[in-house]
Amino acid sequence: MVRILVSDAMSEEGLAPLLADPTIEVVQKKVTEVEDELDKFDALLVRSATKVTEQLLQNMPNLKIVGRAGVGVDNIDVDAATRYGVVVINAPNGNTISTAEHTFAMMASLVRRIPQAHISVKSREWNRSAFVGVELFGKHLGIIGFGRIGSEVAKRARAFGMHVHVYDPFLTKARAEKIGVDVCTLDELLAQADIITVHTPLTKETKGLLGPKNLAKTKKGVYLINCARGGIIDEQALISFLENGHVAGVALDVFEQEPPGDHPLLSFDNVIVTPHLGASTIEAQVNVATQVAEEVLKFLQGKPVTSSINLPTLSKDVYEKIQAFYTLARKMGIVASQYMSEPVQEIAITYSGSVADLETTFITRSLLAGFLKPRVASTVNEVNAAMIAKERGIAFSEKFSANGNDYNNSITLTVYGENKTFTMKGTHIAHYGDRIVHFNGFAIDFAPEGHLLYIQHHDKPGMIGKVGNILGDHQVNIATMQVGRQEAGGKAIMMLSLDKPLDEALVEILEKIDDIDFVKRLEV
Ligand SMILES: NC(=O)c1ccc[n+]([C@@H]2O[C@H](COP(=O)([O-])OP(=O)(O)OC[C@H]3O[C@@H](n4cnc5c(N)ncnc54)[C@H](O)[C@@H]3O)[C@@H](O)[C@H]2O)c1
Ligand SMILES: O=C(O)CC[C@@H](O)C(=O)O
Repeated sequence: MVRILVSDAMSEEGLAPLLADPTIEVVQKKVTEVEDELDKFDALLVRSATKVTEQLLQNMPNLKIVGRAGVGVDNIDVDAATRYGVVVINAPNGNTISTAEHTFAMMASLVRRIPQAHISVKSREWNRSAFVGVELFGKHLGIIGFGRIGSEVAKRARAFGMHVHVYDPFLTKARAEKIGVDVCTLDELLAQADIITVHTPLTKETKGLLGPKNLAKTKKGVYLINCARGGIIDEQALISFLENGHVAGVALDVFEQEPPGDHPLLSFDNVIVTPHLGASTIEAQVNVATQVAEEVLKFLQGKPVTSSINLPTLSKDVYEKIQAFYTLARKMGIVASQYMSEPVQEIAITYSGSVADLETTFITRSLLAGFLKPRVASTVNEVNAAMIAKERGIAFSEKFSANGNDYNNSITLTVYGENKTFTMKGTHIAHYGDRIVHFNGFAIDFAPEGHLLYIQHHDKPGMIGKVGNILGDHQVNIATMQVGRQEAGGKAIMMLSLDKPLDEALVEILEKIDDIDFVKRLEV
């Protein structure tokens, strides 16, 4: 039974795919309420309240995946999760529209002073002249951070007849042209905008982005909005610029510390606030919970996830194209690792033919995870495989070749050990499956699965019979057998697939047969 801990409030409708699965137990409790059982959970779902610290990860040794029902993962120690081999996924676009709409609601409220007017009327006042605002029409809106939310805000601003200026150092020219926005430098944006809204993540670069220096470059009477993350606008600097009257008004949905307590910013009449409500709509909460629930389910079913923070991101289309090679690569890694049972320094992978055109990062990680799995005690998967390889001094490289060398596609793996080098080539054939077509210098054709037995020997009459007799005498059934040789009378190989794993004692008996060089069990 798989156990999932849902430690923050989440939409039941969104969690439905998990709740309906009889093989999954969903526990909806705070981490602090299940402290004695933390080691029993395979997955953890959170919003922003639960802090996924290294300590928590240590206390959850069976954890495989953390799902964040939202965008920002600043409450999750992603580096620590990566080290522990825990996949971190988020719901990147489920709350985009809600947050863009909330930003717009804040903008309209800010310039028309709606919250202040509301409080006044509720206090039984009727003071129309105190609440004269400004129009959004014709104003210059500066958007810092032009990702999902920033671009939705831009669409709404244009519908309101605003001029939109965008600053985002990672925005490609092609995307900007497609959306038709005025892309400018930060200084240009600061100088032109009547209203500035920030939509970046909180990073080393964006922390305090609107601090004393940059606020001084804004127009006098500028309005500021932060519905992204507290700290992008420096709160201390903001207080100074409100006190000196440079900033006309501020709308904040987020704070450096949440809740902000008795924060001095709350005393300003022209600061309007909400308690981190950007994503708080019924639709957004269903969307984000559904997205993480579906992703977690996929992950638990052994399928790659598409919205991971610490894995290469895959779209459904890309996943469908690479799926076959992902599996083939995993099996090749497992086989190679067992065959090369010695320290290795380098793993070189060449993708040839049609596979060379695909997104291979994920395929390479799958191969590395397969290779490392028999060698490391800790969890190893696509998340941490590259890091573990590096830690163990195993270099890896990818090469690409348009020519499939007799195959529509092929993956060639070369493992450089301390004393020897091993090469194998695999291909995936539609409706037929995975095949290994070259193994250790021999042309051969076998399926890399099940209980395999590799025998290297001299090409002499009667070898197959001798092996078959011994296995038969020990009640070991041979399911398939492939043979290969370099030249008549030279070195030769057999690759047998057996119905059950072979005992070490039987391997030793086989190795005693004259003209057998060595025998290797390969379990895939
Ligand atoms: N208030 C809420 O409830 C709420 C809800 C959802 C998202 N958010 C927050 O909103 C923010 C934006 O979310 P999104 O989904 O649009 O993210 P996104 O990743 O789609 O967009 C972020 C954009 O910021 C840009 N960026 C990064 N560093 C930058 C820098 N130094 N200067 C300028 N631009 C920079 C990136 O290139 C990207 O285009 C995030 O901080 C997210 O956590 C808040
Ligand atoms: O969980 C929430 O409501 C906030 C989500 C929001 O901050 C996000 O980054 O997606």
